[in-house]
This record gives sequence, structure tokens and C-alpha cells, in this order.
Amino acid sequence: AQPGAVAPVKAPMRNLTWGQLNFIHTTDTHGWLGGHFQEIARPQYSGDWGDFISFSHHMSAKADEKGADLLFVDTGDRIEGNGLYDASSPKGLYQYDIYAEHDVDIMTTGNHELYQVYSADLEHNTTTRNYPNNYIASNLDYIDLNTGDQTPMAPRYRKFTTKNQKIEVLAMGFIFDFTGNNKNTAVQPVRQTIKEEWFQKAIRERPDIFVITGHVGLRMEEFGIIFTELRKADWDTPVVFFGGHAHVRDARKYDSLSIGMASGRYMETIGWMSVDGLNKKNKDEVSTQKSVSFHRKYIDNNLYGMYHHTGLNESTFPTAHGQNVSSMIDSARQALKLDHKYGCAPKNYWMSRAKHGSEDNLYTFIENEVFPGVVVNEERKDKPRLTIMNTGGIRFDIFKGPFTRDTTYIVSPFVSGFRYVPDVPYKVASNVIKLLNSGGRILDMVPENRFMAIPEQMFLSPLVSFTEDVQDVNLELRGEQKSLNRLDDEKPLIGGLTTSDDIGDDGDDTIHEKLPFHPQPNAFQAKIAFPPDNKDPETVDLVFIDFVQPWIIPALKLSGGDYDDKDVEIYMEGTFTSKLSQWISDNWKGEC
Ligand SMILES: O=c1ccn([C@@H]2O[C@H](COP(=O)(O)O)[C@@H](O)[C@H]2O)c(=O)[nH]1
Repeated sequence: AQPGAVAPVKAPMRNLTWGQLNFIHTTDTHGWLGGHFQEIARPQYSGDWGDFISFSHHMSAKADEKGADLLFVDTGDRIEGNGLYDASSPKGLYQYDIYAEHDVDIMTTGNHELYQVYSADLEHNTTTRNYPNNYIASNLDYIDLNTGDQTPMAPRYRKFTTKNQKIEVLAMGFIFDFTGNNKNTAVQPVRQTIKEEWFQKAIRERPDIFVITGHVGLRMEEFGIIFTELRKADWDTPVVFFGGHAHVRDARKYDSLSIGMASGRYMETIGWMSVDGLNKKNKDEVSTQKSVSFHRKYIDNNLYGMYHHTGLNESTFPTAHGQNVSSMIDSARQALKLDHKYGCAPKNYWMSRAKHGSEDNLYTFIENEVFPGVVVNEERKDKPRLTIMNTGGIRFDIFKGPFTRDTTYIVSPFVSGFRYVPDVPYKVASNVIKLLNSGGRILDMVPENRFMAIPEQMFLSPLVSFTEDVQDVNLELRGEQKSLNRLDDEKPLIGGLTTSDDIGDDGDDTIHEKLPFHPQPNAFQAKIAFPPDNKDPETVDLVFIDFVQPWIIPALKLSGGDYDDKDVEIYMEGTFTSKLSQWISDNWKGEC
């Protein structure tokens, strides 16, 4: 763990089940290779990439002892969302080398690798080269902007035989039907990919198991499309899907021989999947087992759990390699001055643990405090303005205490700036936020409204429930101190991730108290420089974060405003991220 990391708390644990073929899955790590080592309220996620490397080493040795196999899968979004990636110039200066210390057997791309030309270039020039035999790009091409050449980012699929059990694996790696990628990549919609000759050939290869990985939420349609097509060609080969993107722990049953799992976000979760009863086809050592069983677990990323699952302890667990990687992270953090303090947060501000509109809600805080302080164009400062941002642009809670350079990128990693449409009739402008927050989509050709929201809410499992509308008293203590109605409840449970998936409620390796989860709107809005008499202004400047422009123009049109992209201008210089750290420096000057 990183120096000064919060110590994980002793907690009731569930054990892992091993099978013939086992997987460790990471996804949506978003640069959190240092782990959540300063998060006092949730100490159960404080392991770092070095601990994970030691854990991986011991689990591989265990697999060898058992004569079983263990494969490592990563399903993308390795970047954006933490100072370790975002604070360097250029971005990712330290991230790629630290990440590459881990051996991955099957790797895919996420949407975050593709938003910027620069990061897609790095994926092509660095990550695919770090993992030449493991990176798979079933529906993604790279475009060389100098020559115009379009080639697969990596092989479309991969077939290999495992070390111990000699299981033949056919692996693919997808990204969801993403349209926000930059000009140096091309994403092929999954419905088209399944018609490709290579895909039709691959699904007829009769391996012992298909491993379909992808930066795809399990409740999105893409895996379902692939599964249906695969089953038309092969009705009985087991299939395991590994997904991501939605930032949740989840598992889905496709049929009795198939399962999918997703393993959360931000290095909070290490996914575990074991498969047993595999029938090795056309080989001498034919297994006679007839039914396949799957076991999934969501491992909290901390040393307490890693000791538990490996049977090791503080002195026997760390490997020299793991310790070296922890030091690499520490050195990078020092070089990037990630602990540099901009100010002291006077209290906690929550994205989903508090209702929108309440004083503990982070979006409400930005609406009421930050936007009025920073959204100013000196030449138009007296003009009333509405300022709109999408909730998905804010990535993490703010905790009471130091607000650092790292916190800035954790809360707001993106490079979005402010644009505006000047002098919009108030009747038209004030309708926009209502349309952005309505269900469905504004127009057929723009992405669905929910793509503005936080990933955790974009594709909800029917099993997820929101917190009932109760008084939010002592919110910051909830989940950390309250005990659950358990028979052995002498010790209170620690607040953390609790999962209900298609398999049941026993997926989390650590038993936690459930934390509140309130639904948030797709976008939020601040009214700035409005007339003091509460009268509606005639016209306003409609200011918005550039990410939401694809929704703003159609919403204006639908509200009766005849605007298009040509009417949009830069409102002021600077990104939301830089404005946020400036506001914190100016306003949170206390001691902590
Ligand atoms: O520039 C950006 C990029 C993304 N977002 C928000 O993030 C989600 C996607 O998050 P994942 O981590 O890929 O799941 C996107 O839908 C937006 O809500 C953003 O605001 N700005």
C-alpha cells in the first residue's frame, strides 16, 4: 500500500471458490493505481497496484499448486480519473510503465482511451506493444492520421491453450457501440461485427470455452447480441463474459452454460470468476464432467482481504516486485506533487449518497457555490446566465479535509471548457434543463440523455434499489458506524459496496453495511446574476460545459429556439477542472 495508507478493517469475509479455470478481472481502473489510500470513511479499498501484483503472484502460484489455471483480464478505461494519470504533462507520463508491471492475458480498450487523439495514439504505440500477445480489438481500428491507413488496433480474436489444464480458450475483446471517439480510431457497431467473416469463423471453432471480454456494461445490449449470434453457431460451448464501463459490480446469467461479470471501478474491486466442469473437446485427457459451474466474487481491494484469500500475512505477503511497484507509484506521486493542498473541505459532499438539492449533495454545492464564483466573462458579467453541466462530468465525492492536486483530478479529470449561446429568450433557455433531464432521448440522432449521467446510473440493473426518502441526518456517519441486524453484530459493519446480481446477494467477499444511493439528474444548472427581485429576465446567456453541446442545440430547437452549432461561442478560457481548483484555493482556506 502507499505510505500512510489507511489500514483496512477486520470484517466478515466470504471465501473464494476455485475451479479448473479461474480469472482475475480488473476494469475501469481510471488511473487509481495508488488505490483509495487516503479514504478514511471507506478503508476497505486502500490496496495499490503493487499489492495487486503481489496478490496476483500468490494466486498464480496457488493455481499451479492445484493444477488449475488462472488468467488475468482487463476490460479497459485504464486512464483518466486520477492525478497519477491526469496531473502529468503530457498526461500518463508515469501511468503506462506502472500499469505494465502487471501481466494481463486478455486486454481490451475502453472509451476513455479513445476520447483524445493523444490517448488513442498511446494505446496504439504503447499499450498494444506492452501486451503484444494479449491485446484484442474485435471491433476497433486505429487510423494513422498521417497516411490515412485504417488497421485493426490489435488482433480480432485470440486462441490459446492454458498452461496446466490445457484448456483451449477462444477470446474476443469488444468495446460498446461508442460514438464519442476521436478521429484516429473507428469503432464498428457490434451488430456489424457479428456479420464479419472472421467472427462467423471464430464462433464455429469449437474451443473448450469462449471468453468474451469487452468494455461493455452487462445491462447494455452488445453482449446479448454477441451471445445470440454465438449460440446460433455453437449451442453448448461454455461462455464467460467480462464487462465494464458501468462502474458497478454485477453478474448476469445468459444460459446454463454461460455467465457474465463486471468488476466495478477505480481499483475498488478485483473480480474473481471460477469455472469448473469444462469438457475438453477432441483431446486424450477428456473430462467426463457434464455440467459446468461458475462462481463469482467481488474482492475488496485491500491487504486484509488479500491476506485472507492467500493465507499469508504482513511478512509473507509482499513480493519484491510488488514492493517495487508501490515505490514507483509513490515516486510518481511525489514528482507530480499530488499531495499539494489547495484548501480544506469543511465537510463531505456526496454524488449519490445525498439527494440532489440537499446541502450535502456535490452537484448542489457546485450549482450554489462554485459556478457563481467562476463562470464569469468580464465583458458580459452583468448578463443573467444559466450554466449547465452533466452530472457524469463529476467523478467522485469530496471528503472533509485536504483538497489536493490529486483530488482535483479525482473529482474532475476532463478537459472540458465553457461555451455559450448569447442572449437566448429566457422562456426558451429555461426549458433546456427540463429536456436534458427527461427520460429517453431528445432527438433520434443525438446520443441518449442518460449518457450525460454518471456511469453507475446509465444502465441500471433491475436489481438495484435507490435509498428511500428519509431525513439525511448524520449522513457522514451512516455506513461507517451503524450495525446491521446480524446475529453476530457485536461489531458494526463497515460501510462499503453491497451487490445484488443475477446470482444472488453473496457476491461481495467482504460483508458491508449498504451505503445510501440516491438517483441524480443527467445534468444540473446554476442561475447566475439573475435580477434581485426574482423576476425572470427577458434573455440569458446559456452557458454550458462543452461535453453537453450535442444535447444543448437540439434541446434549444425543441424549446422553440432556432439555433445551431454556429451560434455557439467560447464563454471564457479555462477548463472546469482548473476553475474548480482555483475556487477551492480562494474559498477553502482553513486548516486541516
Ligand atoms: O469528457 C467527458 C467524458 C466523459 N464524461 C462522462 O463520463 C461518462 C462515461 O464514463 P465512463 O467512465 O466511460 O463509464 C460519460 O457518459 C459522461 O457522463 C464527461 O462528462 N466528459
